[in-house]
Amino acid sequence: MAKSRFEYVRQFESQNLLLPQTYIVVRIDGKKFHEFSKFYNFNKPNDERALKLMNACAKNVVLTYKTDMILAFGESDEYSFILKKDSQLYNRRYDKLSTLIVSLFTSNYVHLWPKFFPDVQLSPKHLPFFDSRCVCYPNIATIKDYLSWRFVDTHINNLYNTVFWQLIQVCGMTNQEAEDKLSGTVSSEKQEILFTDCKINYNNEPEMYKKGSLITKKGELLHIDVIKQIDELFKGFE
Ligand SMILES: Nc1nc2c(ncn2[C@@H]2O[C@H](COP(=O)(O)OP(=O)(O)OP(=O)(O)O)[C@@H](O)[C@H]2O)c(=O)[nH]1
Ligand SMILES: [Mg+2]
Repeated sequence: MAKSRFEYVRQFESQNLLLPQTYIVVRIDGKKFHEFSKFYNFNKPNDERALKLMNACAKNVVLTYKTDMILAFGESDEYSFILKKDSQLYNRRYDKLSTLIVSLFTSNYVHLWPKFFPDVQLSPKHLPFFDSRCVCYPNIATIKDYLSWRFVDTHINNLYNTVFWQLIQVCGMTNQEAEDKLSGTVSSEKQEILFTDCKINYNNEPEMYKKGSLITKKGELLHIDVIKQIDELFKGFE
């Protein structure tokens, strides 16, 4: 095919390649989900429907790229997809990996919405959208620490949010009063407040809320103690 005289503009396109032999994490995160969750009246602090919808979307992404995936982990409005260090998916192009994974996730979110929210229609003025980034981790120790970081973050956020909203919803405190009560407390003190003031044992809270959601490369959904099983999870992927 003859080339036009405009063809040279291709030279301005740059290709950003991710470092070879590094574990790639593609992390997607809901844009303005503070507002989004408010608009669609998500239950506080956890909406089971919304979390299950996130898991269903992530499962479809994992299964689409299963030969390159190690696992995926999600909480709240975010999901991390962890790719093998020798993955050659899209020749390790940053833009392809980031945009294709996030757009596949988003189209699934819209497509599967009615299954999880059968009585709530998506409004064109409040559509879900997600950002995405790729990060390379140079060795097995750092990728294990990455997953551990997201897992611990899930625990810290969930414990805080669970006590915070119980103090408001059950004990009738204002947001400020609940914030003041929790200020400076450590994890065990928060659990004690939840037990004494709200008569709730944190251990009995749903596993999905406490531990986040992990999807294996086979598409199996688990709510497990990631730290305890970290070596097992990466076995064979060193
Ligand atoms: N009520 C409720 N809110 C949720 C749930 N999951 C996520 N959210 C909301 O989503 C927010 C996610 O945090 P961020 O990603 O830091 O906030 P964001 O508003 O999405 O901001 P950007 O990501 O910077 O656009 C939480 O702070 C909650 O407000 C849920 O199950 N229930
Ligand atoms: Mg967000």
